[in-house]
Amino acid sequence: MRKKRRALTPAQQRSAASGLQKSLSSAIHLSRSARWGLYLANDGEINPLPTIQRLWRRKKACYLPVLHPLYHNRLWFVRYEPGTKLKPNKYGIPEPVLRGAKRVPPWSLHVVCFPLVAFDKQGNRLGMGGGYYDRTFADRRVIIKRPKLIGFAHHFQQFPELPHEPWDIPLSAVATDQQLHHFRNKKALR
Ligand SMILES: Nc1nc2c(c(=O)[nH]1)N(C=O)[C@@H](CNc1ccc(C(=O)N[C@@H](CCC(=O)O)C(=O)O)cc1)CN2
Ligand SMILES: Nc1ncnc2c1ncn2[C@@H]1O[C@H](COP(=O)(O)OP(=O)(O)OP(=O)(O)O)[C@@H](O)[C@H]1O
Repeated sequence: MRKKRRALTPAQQRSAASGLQKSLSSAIHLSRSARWGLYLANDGEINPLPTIQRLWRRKKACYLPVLHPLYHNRLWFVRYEPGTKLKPNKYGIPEPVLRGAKRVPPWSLHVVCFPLVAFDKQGNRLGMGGGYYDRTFADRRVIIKRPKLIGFAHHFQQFPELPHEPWDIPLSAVATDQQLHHFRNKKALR
């Protein structure tokens, strides 16, 4: 899956990113959400940047994951605005510099868009293997607040059935360049 998505041309990536926006716009309730967690594309991931720019135009607050400097394999979410200073993390993914940044806990976000390597019809997600999202969103406070967790993916990243582990955080939806998949997963937060 990673090889396949890295092989996409810039033109294919642009068209996928605009398809992603269309899929998201079919979810009317999302337009009411004020605080969004997103990511910056890496390794051929579908690019959320056009979506981020659209959210900015609608005066929504966007946040990016930052590797936690102290807690093992956990994420912080930091405000991302036009002009926010970025610095590559240890994987080479740009993230906002922490100094003077507006940092929020994951449970304060209304919608969180998860990067993923593959997903299936049950809303199971295969990630990059660091357990960052699983650890960060396993917090009891996230479960109480129930942010909407949406995977972002290329259509071809759907897989019939994925193995899953007890700690995997199920998604309530996956938005692709072609459609928005909703999951009726009892374990999904919402
Ligand atoms: N765009 C984006 N940001 C993200 C994630 C993500 O999946 N995508 N993450 C989601 O968790 C976190 C970072 N996790 C990552 C885990 C592994 C690799 C990675 O490239 N691993 C290499 C080995 C790198 C090494 O150890 O030196 C590999 O598998 O080839 C990248 C990000 C936070 N930010
Ligand atoms: N809530 C948790 N508490 C402690 N360890 C965890 C938790 N969630 C995941 N892990 C550990 O993290 C490791 C990686 O998990 P997994 O392979 O599911 O990551 P992933 O979902 O692919 O990664 P990412 O979320 O970073 O994209 C596993 O070995 C697992 O033991």
